[in-house]
Amino acid sequence: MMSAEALEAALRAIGAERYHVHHPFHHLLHGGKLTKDQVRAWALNRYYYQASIPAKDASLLARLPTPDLRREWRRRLVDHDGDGVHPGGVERWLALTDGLGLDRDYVTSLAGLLPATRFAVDAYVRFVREKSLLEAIASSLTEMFSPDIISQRVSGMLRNYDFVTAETLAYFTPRLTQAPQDVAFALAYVKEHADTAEKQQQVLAALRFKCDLLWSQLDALHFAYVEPGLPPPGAYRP
Ligand SMILES: O=C(O)c1cc(C(=O)O)c2c(n1)C(=O)C(=O)c1cc(C(=O)O)[nH]c1-2
Repeated sequence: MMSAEALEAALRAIGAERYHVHHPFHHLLHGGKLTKDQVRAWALNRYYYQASIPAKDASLLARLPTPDLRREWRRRLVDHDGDGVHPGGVERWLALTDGLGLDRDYVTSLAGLLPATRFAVDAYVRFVREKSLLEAIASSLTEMFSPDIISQRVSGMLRNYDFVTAETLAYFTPRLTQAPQDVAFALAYVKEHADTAEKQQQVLAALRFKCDLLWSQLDALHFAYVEPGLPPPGAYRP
């Protein structure tokens, strides 16, 4: 069995190799190499990820055994769903799709979604529901790597696209403080509870799985809208 520090290092090594910050589509996006229609396709598909995060967090929350743990995880639901007064992340994502000129009803209907987006996101929700609590919590740890990708994306998009404003990208600003807070808890939980070699391997596999599903979403966008540019039947067409 590894020490808790070695486990954390192994988790970080997975991110360094597999996080979607290394995906060509991410580089095109923040590098200003996409058309407005391609950015629309990204925002439209990513909406389904955002909208499904509260469902996965609610199913995780339901399995937490103590008030302290539930209170901690409940914060994520409020971050994404809002509190009825302050908008949450899902609402802020719709401000982004509005800003790109996409019709809200079309976005939330999911009619234009790539099938692969649906498969990947649904696999995440199912993973969290069906695997152990430890694996479910570990699968959220891609957020260790999200502040870097978000900073790159926001500064790059603001610099490189005239159709993007700080207002439309406002989704990302709170994530820069929410994600580290989420990670502080989830990483401490994982380091404490992965107390056998087998559990440590499960935790590492959970993070690999999560990196893979984020990567697959960008693969699907790239195939459909960049190269060879073959959107499947029914998917959004610019
Ligand atoms: O912008 C990104 O690339 C990115 C990545 C991730 C992630 O690594 O899963 C999340 C988010 N953003 C995000 O905004 C977010 O709310 C979020 C929640 C979770 C999760 O697994 O619970 N990941 C992410």
